[in-house]
Amino acid sequence: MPQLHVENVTLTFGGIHALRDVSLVVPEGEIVSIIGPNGAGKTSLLNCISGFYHPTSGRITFGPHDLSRAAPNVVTSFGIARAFQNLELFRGLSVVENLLLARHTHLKYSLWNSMLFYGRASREEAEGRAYVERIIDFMELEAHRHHPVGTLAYGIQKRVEVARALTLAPELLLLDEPMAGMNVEEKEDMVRFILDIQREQGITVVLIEHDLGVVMDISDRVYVLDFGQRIAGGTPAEVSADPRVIEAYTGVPGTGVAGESEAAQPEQAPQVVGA
Ligand SMILES: Nc1ncnc2c1ncn2[C@@H]1O[C@H](COP(=O)(O)OP(=O)(O)OP(=O)(O)O)[C@@H](O)[C@H]1O
Repeated sequence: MPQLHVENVTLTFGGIHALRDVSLVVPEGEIVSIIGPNGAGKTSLLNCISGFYHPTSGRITFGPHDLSRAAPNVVTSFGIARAFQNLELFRGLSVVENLLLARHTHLKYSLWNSMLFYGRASREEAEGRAYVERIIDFMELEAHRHHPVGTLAYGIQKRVEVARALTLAPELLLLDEPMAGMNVEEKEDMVRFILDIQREQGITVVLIEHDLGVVMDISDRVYVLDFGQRIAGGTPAEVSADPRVIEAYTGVPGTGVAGESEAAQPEQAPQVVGA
């Protein structure tokens, strides 16, 4: 059953069309990847889903909720969390402090309520701490819990960023290039975490990722954007065989024969899937 519906979404900035009439569905429990060359509109689409941008036209719904005009905090309250491409962490605070802070902003009680209903506030805080501990355990961050985030290796910081999003207990997790800048070992770890998030936690995942080998390995469904338009969508096998996708990545019209053109980038072309 589709959980997230993006219907005919267009987003313009002055004369620039970041998105043109894009439609896609994200079924509950799937890993759905959005790929495309640089500037294709991937992050713009994620920004529309998470409420940072509002579509110029079109509609985005998540279950019964209309996200088209919702603010980011409202989108979060519907059960959608996002891990950012550029880390949104407090570098001077420890891992635990970052996660508690993120969780705290999610708690329902206000300062006024917490003064009026002290018992409820402290119970919610205790539950929040227990929840954060489970996330630390799940994301294998125990060894780093008291270290300031800024002192951790980049791959661990990216893991903390995903953990930060998980503290919001989402039904849908948006991951914007979670493996960018990682070495092979760090990527393998992140792939394992993403699969566990889907399979063990039952969380739907929307993934933007440039590593097409990873995308094709772990996605249930892949959508391809190019110049703001959706040019393909389907299973990894369908998408990687689609001539329009190969052309978008290689510049070689329709044939899928990467490497015949100066413009071709064989290492980025979908036909290297699984390599
Ligand atoms: N706030 C903005 N103001 C003006 N133009 C923007 C803005 N955000 C995005 N764009 C433009 O929209 C287009 C799509 O950009 P976007 O960042 O969504 O692409 P992308 O597929 O995520 O690229 P990359 O893979 O390089 O991150 C680009 O032409 C970009 O310059």
